[in-house]
Order: sequence, then structure tokens, then C-alpha cells
Amino acid sequence: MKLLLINGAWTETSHALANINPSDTDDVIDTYAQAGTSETEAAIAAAADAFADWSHSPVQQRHDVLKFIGDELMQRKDEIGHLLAREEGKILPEAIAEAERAARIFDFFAGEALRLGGETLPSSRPGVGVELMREPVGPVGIITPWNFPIAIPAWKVAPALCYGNSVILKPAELVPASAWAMAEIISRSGLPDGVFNLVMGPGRVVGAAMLEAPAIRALTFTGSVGTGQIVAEACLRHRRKMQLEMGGKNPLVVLNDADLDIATDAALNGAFFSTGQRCTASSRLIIEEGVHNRFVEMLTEKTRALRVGPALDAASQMGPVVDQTQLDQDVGFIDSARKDGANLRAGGALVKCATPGFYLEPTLFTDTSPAMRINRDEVFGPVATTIRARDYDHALDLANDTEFGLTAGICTTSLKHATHFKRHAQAGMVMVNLPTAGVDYHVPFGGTKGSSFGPREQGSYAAEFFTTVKTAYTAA
Ligand SMILES: NC(=O)C1=CN([C@@H]2O[C@H](COP(=O)(O)OP(=O)(O)OC[C@H]3O[C@@H](n4cnc5c(N)ncnc54)[C@H](OP(=O)(O)O)[C@@H]3O)[C@@H](O)[C@H]2O)C=CC1
Ligand SMILES: O=C(O)CCC(=O)C(=O)O
Repeated sequence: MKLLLINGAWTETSHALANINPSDTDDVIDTYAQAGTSETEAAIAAAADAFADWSHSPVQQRHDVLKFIGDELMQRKDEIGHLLAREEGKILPEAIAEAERAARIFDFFAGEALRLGGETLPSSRPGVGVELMREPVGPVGIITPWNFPIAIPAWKVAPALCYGNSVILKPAELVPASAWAMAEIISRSGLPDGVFNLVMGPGRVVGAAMLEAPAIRALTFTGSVGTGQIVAEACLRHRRKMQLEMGGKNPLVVLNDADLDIATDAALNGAFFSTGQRCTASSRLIIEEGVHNRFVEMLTEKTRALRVGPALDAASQMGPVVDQTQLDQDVGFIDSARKDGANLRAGGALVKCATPGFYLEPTLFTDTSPAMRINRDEVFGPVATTIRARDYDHALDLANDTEFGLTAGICTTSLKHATHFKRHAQAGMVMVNLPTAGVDYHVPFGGTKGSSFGPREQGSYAAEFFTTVKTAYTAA
């Protein structure tokens, strides 16, 4: 059994949960101790105690800790990637790339620790100096989803520690293994006891206890819109800083002048890689009339050729869905699209593999209308639709016709349309001739409208959330 990490001690509980491989439900990866309210409160108390010293720790110490974690993650990326593929179901190359991404994130923030700075400004009054300093916000609660079991914990934990905060991490119930592996490395990194705490357990218990703890002064969350709303309301009650990353309904626009090899590759990657379980996935393919039929033919062929299979099988190009609940949700969306009159061009059925798992064909619907449920709500599975656009202006309107605003893509050879789209797409991240998913680790990440709330994640912009600005006036 793998244990919780509270105040530097590996802590047992009376209850453990089995971690099941979605590629082979007979494969139990390990069991993981489940925290209750009292363990969660102990972790929060430890983080609160440890904050005072860590918030004033030398930047060299922070750098060295983060560098240690990044270096070991990099050395062990194949092994940790293997574990990640086993617990989440993304194919091995994607999983190893995710472990590597986590390593690079720690490495990036090791450097950021040494670049911490402030500003001096002239005062409006004679004989006065003004300084701006960035201070840590306090103990930070981190609640993460199952679709990026190590990258998302890494991109929240690394900046939190870099800027002098203590941490309570609650990973998703479905994927404790990768977060535990990361926590085990952190426990040997030289970080003082209590600065980082890992509490595994159900969101409705552990997450809820975190939301109601006044000691947590900032909370960063990635997950569903519904849970995001619960988190937001609790943070408001406690006047706590919050950062929410929620869903997407990301459009990929393809114009008549696009290179269709590039466009269909971008659509295939954005819609189906990682089994479509990315908040940045392209779920609405908005195709200008002149290339619509050719685009659909080419994408249908590529979609049907994708090999679905176990995450660890080298022949697999798309792994299983994460669990039965998510599979039921995906199948429910496929049924609703059929009922609404969408044309099923590829996929739509479950796949039988040699091992029992949650396998679903990559699924493409064409001739859909913007009002259909399949074009309104986030599916979070390997399902995409095409929508016809009369011209660029119509395509832009369709792209923006959503409550979400995480990513938006366009495939075109027109500089004019690419430039216009970058300025007018209502999204936090815009891609030209690239998939809407698969982002860099060192630049800001986040959306507009219903997708995100609060300051951006990642890169140097992470400082906005993980620090508070203090203004100091000194009489000369
Ligand atoms: N934007 C994104 O990146 C993601 C979006 N989703 C969307 O959400 C849907 C459902 O996925 P799901 O995993 O259930 O997402 P949730 O929003 O339920 O889970 C995200 C995290 O929040 C925790 N949590 C759940 N309930 C509470 C609560 N009441 N208080 C505090 N924390 C809580 C979860 O814990 P626990 O796992 O223990 O329940 C998990 O760690 C997906 O189908 C998809 O549409 C899902 C994952 C990522
Ligand atoms: O597309 C990516 O690289 C990141 C996606 C992501 O963060 C998410 O799905 O939660």
C-alpha cells in the first residue's frame, strides 16, 4: 500500500483504494491510502506551520530542491511514463512525454527561483522611495484531475514551491500513482517537513475539507465546470485566492486555402490523441464549404486507420477511455448526436481488445449544427464533429459560439485570416496550422469565458497567482 505524506511522514490510514489499469481491468497497479477529514486537516496544519520558514527560505535552497526533483523525473521518465500509461491509459510515448514535461517544468521553476525580483519606482512625493516585492500567498491547496496525472500536479506544485508557498496536493482518485511517484521524489529532495503534503482520497471528502479550511489561502483547481463552481463558491466564502481551469469546446477552423494534409493531421491529433481526454481537444471542426467534402474524406480515412489498443502495446495509437463512468458519458454523447440527426462517418462503437478495458473507436460526426448537444457540452472523449461554414466570417462566428474559451485553431495559408483570427478568436490560446492541444510548458496557459478563472498558469506568469505584491514606501 502506498501512503499519504503528511508533515514529512508516510502516513497509513484505515482505508485504501485499488488503482485499476483502464487497458486491462484485471491489472491492479497498487493500493493507495485514502485520507479522511482528520488526515486532510493534519496535512493543512503541517503546511500552515511549515509556511513561516519556507516563505523566507533562500532562493538557492528553493532552486536546489526543484532541480533535484526535475533531474530525477527526467532520469526516470521512462519508468514513470510506463506507470502513467498503465494508470491513465494514454499510449506509452505520450505518457513518457508527459513525465518529461513534468521534469522540464520543475527545471524551469528551479531557474525562476533564482530570477525572483522586485521593482523600484519613483514616488509621487519628494524624498520617498517605492519598492514592489512579491511575497508568497500562504499554504496553497492543489486539486488536480485524472487526464494529466503528473504534468498538471507538476505545473501547480513547482511554482507554488518556487515562490515560497507550502502545499497540500490532492490528486484525482483515479490516478494516484504518478502523483505518488512525484511526491516520493519530493520527500527526498531536501524540502523541509510539512512544506509539501500529499493527501489522496475522494474529492467529496478530501477536496471538501480543503475547501472549508481557512488556513488555505490560495486554491488552484483543474477539472470539471461543476466542481469548479463548488470550488469557486467556497473560495469566495473564505476570501481565498483562486485559479480555476475547467472545460473547453475548442474549435479548429479549416479555410478553403488550407493545406489539407496539415489540417487533417491537426484535426486528428487535436480530436483523438490522448483519447480526446484533453481540455484543449478539438471537438468542433469548422470547415469552409469549398474544402468540406475533401477534408471529411481525408479525415475519415485517417480516423478509421487509427489503431485503438492497450496503452503499453507499441502498436496502439490511441489508448482506452479512463474508466466506465467516462465511457458511459462518451457513449451517451454519441447516442445524443445520432438522435439529433448528425451523420456518423467514422467510429461510434466499442472496441474489443485482448485485455478487458474501456476501448472506444475514434468517432467523427459530420453535418452537425451548432445547436446540437454534441456541439455545446464538453465530451472529454474521442469524439469530434464537423460544422460547415460559408466563409471566414461565418467560421469565426461559429468558433466563438460557445460558453468556453480555452483554445481555438485555424488552418489557412492566408496571413490576413490568420492574423485576424489570432486577434478575434475568443480563447486564451490560439493556434495557426497546429493542433489545438499540446502546449509548451514555459508560456502562459489558460482560457477566457467559462473555461478559466483567475490568473494564468505556467511560465513566469504563474507568479501572478502564487504571489502577492507588497508595496513598500521608505522616507529617504
Ligand atoms: N478541464 C480538464 O482538464 C478536465 C475536465 N474534466 C471534465 O470533468 C468531467 C468529470 O471528470 P471528474 O474527474 O469527475 O472531474 P471533477 O471535476 O469531479 O474532478 C477534478 C478534481 O476535483 C476533485 N473533486 C471532486 N469533487 C470535489 C468537491 N466536491 N470538492 C473538491 N474537490 C472535488 C476530484 O477528486 P476525485 O477524483 O477524488 O473525485 C478531482 O481531484 C469529465 O468528463 C470532463 O468533462 C475532467 C478532468 C479534467
Ligand atoms: O494540451 C495540453 O498540452 C494540455 C491539456 C491540458 O492541460 C488538459 O487537458 O487539462
